[in-house]
Amino acid sequence: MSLNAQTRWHTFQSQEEINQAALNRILAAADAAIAKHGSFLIVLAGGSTPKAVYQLLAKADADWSKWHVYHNDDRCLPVDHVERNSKMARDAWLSHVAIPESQIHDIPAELGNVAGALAYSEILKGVRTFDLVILGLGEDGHTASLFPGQAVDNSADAVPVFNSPKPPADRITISQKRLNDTHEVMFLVTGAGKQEAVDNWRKGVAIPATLIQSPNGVDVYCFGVVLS
Ligand SMILES: O=C1O[C@H](COP(=O)(O)O)[C@@H](O)[C@H](O)[C@H]1O
Repeated sequence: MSLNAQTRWHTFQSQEEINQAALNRILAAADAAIAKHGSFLIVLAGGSTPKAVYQLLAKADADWSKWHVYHNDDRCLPVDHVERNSKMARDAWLSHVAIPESQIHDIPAELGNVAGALAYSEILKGVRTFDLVILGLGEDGHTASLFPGQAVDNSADAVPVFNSPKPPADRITISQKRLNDTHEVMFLVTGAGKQEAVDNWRKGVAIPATLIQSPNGVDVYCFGVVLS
């Protein structure tokens, strides 16, 4: 499948508007994938930005039995640590809907970055092209746990991250290559803190977020940043 470098920017006037638009996009992608493949493979962003969208999903009506959930990255902390991306997604959404537990694929980051990345690569083995990858954008331009200045490691589907500039230092991320093996990509970007990263991205400065592409290009949903 060939990648498409097109980036489409979408701005919204309120937090409610962007949340609703993201929710609609996710549910539409699910309907399309289930009609085509009989299943929907979604990869979740962590951090704080997507939490409100996940809370809306908790109340949505969907054919949950067909959903398969993955995470684009996680932090090497105990399973129930508040900074775990998997805990945030479960608390906000996944624990409230009928997705079979066997179809929720947390990154076993509690094993440490090397062992956890190996284990997640095994989990991803044989998994078809994702349908939708949701990503966030850090103040420094990072996405998933792909950080500026760190070598891009595409040696496996999931790779360990050492010395992350944003704590904790040890993390696991799906690799750039595997994240790009998706039909659609949606970035969620909110808050003035992301302005510099957005400006760099739009000026063509290579930030980690620009490593991500899909055959259908990339959609960036923004609120609270100025698109100049
Ligand atoms: O550390 C992370 O940061 C990014 C951005 O997080 P946010 O709190 O600014 O939304 C996130 O996308 C990534 O999954 C997470 O591990």
